[in-house]
Amino acid sequence: MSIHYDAIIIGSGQGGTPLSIAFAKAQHKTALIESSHVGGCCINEGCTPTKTMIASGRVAYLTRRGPQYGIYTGDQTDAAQNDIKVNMEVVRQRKRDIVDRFRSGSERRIREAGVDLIFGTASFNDEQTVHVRTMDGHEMSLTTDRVFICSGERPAIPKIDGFDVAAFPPGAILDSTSIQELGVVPSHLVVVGGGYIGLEFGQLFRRLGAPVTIIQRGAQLLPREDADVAEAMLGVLKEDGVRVLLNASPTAIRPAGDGDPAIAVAVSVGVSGQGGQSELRASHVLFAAGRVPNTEMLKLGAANIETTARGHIIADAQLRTSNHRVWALGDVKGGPAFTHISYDDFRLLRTNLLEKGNLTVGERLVPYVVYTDPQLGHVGLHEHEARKQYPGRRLQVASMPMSYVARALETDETRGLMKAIVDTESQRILGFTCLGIEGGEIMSLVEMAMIGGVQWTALRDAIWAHPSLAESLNNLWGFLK
Ligand SMILES: Cc1cc2nc3c(=O)[nH]c(=O)nc-3n(C[C@H](O)[C@H](O)[C@H](O)COP(=O)(O)OP(=O)(O)OC[C@H]3O[C@@H](n4cnc5c(N)ncnc54)[C@H](O)[C@@H]3O)c2cc1C
Ligand SMILES: NC(=O)c1ccc[n+]([C@@H]2O[C@H](COP(=O)([O-])OP(=O)(O)OC[C@H]3O[C@@H](n4cnc5c(N)ncnc54)[C@H](O)[C@@H]3O)[C@@H](O)[C@H]2O)c1
Repeated sequence: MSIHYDAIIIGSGQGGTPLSIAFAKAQHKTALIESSHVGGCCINEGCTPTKTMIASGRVAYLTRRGPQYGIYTGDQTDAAQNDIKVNMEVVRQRKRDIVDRFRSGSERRIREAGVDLIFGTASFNDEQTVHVRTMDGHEMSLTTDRVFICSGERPAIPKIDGFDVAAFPPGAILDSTSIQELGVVPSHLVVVGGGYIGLEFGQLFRRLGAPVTIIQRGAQLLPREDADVAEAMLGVLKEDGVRVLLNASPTAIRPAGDGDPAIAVAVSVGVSGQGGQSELRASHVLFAAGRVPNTEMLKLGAANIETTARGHIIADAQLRTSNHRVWALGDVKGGPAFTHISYDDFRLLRTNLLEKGNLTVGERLVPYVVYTDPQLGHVGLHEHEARKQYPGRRLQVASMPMSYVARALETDETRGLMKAIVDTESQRILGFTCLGIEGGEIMSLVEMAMIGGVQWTALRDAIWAHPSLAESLNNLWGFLK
């Protein structure tokens, strides 16, 4: 016998959870199906745990730099950096506690709203029937008027000839989830991929004491950034002691085979344009080379839901799929993969379907923050994008080193730069980047100006409290070219 629901949501991520609550509160009979744990990637394996661990890395960094501020952990006559010890079990436990708290809070709110929370894996039987294999092995068949797919993505395993994870000691080959469960500091961590995940973990484990090498296929780190920003980020990581190989990819990853558990993996690296291979020997390898959508388990064909070649669900500007009863939100539909985008997708669906609105994803302003230290905050267009998008318009760029910011000097955190792209005629800000201390918060100030259509001259002329980081928005415009 099948149960009928007004709405079924697949995946309790950052879009799926609030959507299920909104439907239940609007008196729709609603089921939320989750195959793993409530909260999705962000709470369990993404934003929450990583930013919690990164906070430990920052404490390690500042403690080591203590003598520069006159603060010593031991003998003051020793000019060497403060000696620190890292207990990964404590770092990990702090992360686990915060994740547990966030997850249980989320689960409580789902149940209190009257959502039927079903732990199991969902797939389609036909256009209107969802099959669930529950965690305890039961089969359920649910019919429904509407389905919302928010099943997210998972780490991709790069294609490397002959690579077989089973050949390695358990825990030597890591992804962004398993690396968070390490109980020891790696004796050499090799990171494959110089994107968000590679940079955040690479710098974190360097700060926790591991030698780290990042292998990045492209000519720069963070391929979507302007080259000058990526170059500045490279400088930051190098200064922190992270080794970065650009234009490089692993050509073979195999067991090191010399019986030393501290060196379990041998990584052959090829650099494009250069013949030959070099070999890295590592205790651990982290794959941070992108993510793939969780769609193959869903049997989307049975419901006539179309996907891209990479498996992302194709959705229109109102998030509707090729099946008019089915919508897709969050990472699973491709495009910017951030928690705040998944949440904005929820907002759009709530407005359109429960409040008779007519929103589209249209021209949304996408901010993001890479939580390296200093942070890289960005909103709107990059310079290279703005020049491509507006070939006929006069654009100006202001780029100012963080060493011009009084507060950054006072706190001795002057690494990085801020950069704005403006339209000369309208004086509107088209894009802003801050690689700098609290770069995400500074970026958010500029985002607010962009939302309000505030011209750059208003930021230049505003009275900002001294000596705040915001005050730098007075001076930046002196660098406009
Ligand atoms: C290491 C890391 C750090 C990150 N840091 C940040 C950050 O700082 N800021 C930021 O904005 N973003 C960050 N992200 C990205 C962010 O986590 C994702 O963009 C966000 O979680 C996507 O949310 P979602 O709602 O699309 O899906 P998810 O949160 O991925 O949730 C999908 C859910 O669906 C479930 N599911 C999958 N298939 C099925 C099925 N067949 N049946 C039932 N359930 C299913 C999964 O178990 C999962 O719980 C990070 C990601 C990673 C990996
Ligand atoms: N702070 C944040 O907001 C945050 C943090 C982490 C992750 N995320 C989200 O998760 C997504 C996935 O992160 P990610 O870092 O895995 O992906 P990514 O796409 O950002 O970066 C992957 C990098 O790996 C490189 N690469 C791919 N294959 C390679 C290979 N074989 N050898 C060497 N390099 C290779 C690519 O050139 C790219 O630079 C991000 O795009 C982002 O949307 C966000």
